[in-house]
Amino acid sequence: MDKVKGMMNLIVESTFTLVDSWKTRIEVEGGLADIEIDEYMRSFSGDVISRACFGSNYCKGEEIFLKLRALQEAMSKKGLSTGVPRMRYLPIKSNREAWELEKEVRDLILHVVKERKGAATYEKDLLQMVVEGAKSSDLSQEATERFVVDNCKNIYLAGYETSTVSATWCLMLLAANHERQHNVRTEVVEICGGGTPDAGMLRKMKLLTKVIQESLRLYPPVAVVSREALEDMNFGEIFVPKGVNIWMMVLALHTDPEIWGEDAYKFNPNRFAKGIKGACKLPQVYMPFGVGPRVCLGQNLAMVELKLLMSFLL
Ligand code: HEM
Repeated sequence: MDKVKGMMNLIVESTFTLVDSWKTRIEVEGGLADIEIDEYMRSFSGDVISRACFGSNYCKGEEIFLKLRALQEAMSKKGLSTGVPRMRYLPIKSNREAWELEKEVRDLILHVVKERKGAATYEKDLLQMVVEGAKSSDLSQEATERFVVDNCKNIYLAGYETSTVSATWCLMLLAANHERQHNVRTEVVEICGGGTPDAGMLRKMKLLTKVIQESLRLYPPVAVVSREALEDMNFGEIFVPKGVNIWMMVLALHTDPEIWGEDAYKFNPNRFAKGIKGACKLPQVYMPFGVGPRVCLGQNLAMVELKLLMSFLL
């Protein structure tokens, strides 16, 4: 959490950019504007992740980020998803495009790392943490570079779409529930008094926290989580042979009336009034950020990002 506190200013800057662009649109359109928020939310969370990952080099981060998005699109093109074995190794156009983008992303990331080696001050961003993680292990030069590049790509991919989707649903729920929106706004105004929220203020925003928790329950951005059994396993009376993939339907677990009660499909932030344990019969099934050893590494950052964004907009 302390590391996230150090990133709050970066998130505030991204939030200002978003709020300013909406203010301008509203002014241009005479005081009232119909804004489709999808692309704005994408830019916002892309901006946050670029700043969190690359600190003051975030412009370079945004360049990398745009290439990663293009790479995601290239990878999802038909040629790569025909199901034909080894297709992804053939030098067809879409594969060549993806390989080229992968190389560009790798070169850009390693260029930033190289630039930092000669710098007098050092950044406290995610890239620096990854670089230090690589340094403390006993890896060859090639493996170190792969470690840094792969981790940067992972952070981008894991933290971009998830935050975009969460923010979008949370805003949709508040837009559709005027009374709750009014109550959360009152809370935010009382706590911040028109100023920029700091970590202490965000902690005090109990209702906003509940709204975000409830939004993540009803619309978990990672709706399905899977695991492969690496050996034969027994879960009670269920036998799972080695190699079988187990899929956990997070959305179904989050909305099961037997676990959450009759109002399982309703937006009711107050169900979290006594924490997750008080909200349902089986608290372990609430897993918007996953569970266990592979739980989301960015969950504190994501919560701060969502709270800051919501409190500024409200
Ligand atoms: C509301 C936003 C977010 C949600 C709902 C979310 C959700 C998740 C979930 C469910 C997992 C576990 C997947 C599994 O068990 O297979 C996960 C993993 C991960 N998340 Fe997030 N995430 C969010 C934001 C972020 C952000 C902002 C970052 C980066 C700064 C991030 C970085 C990661 C990483 C690196 C992992 C992999 C951890 C590992 O495999 O050890 N996430 N996330």
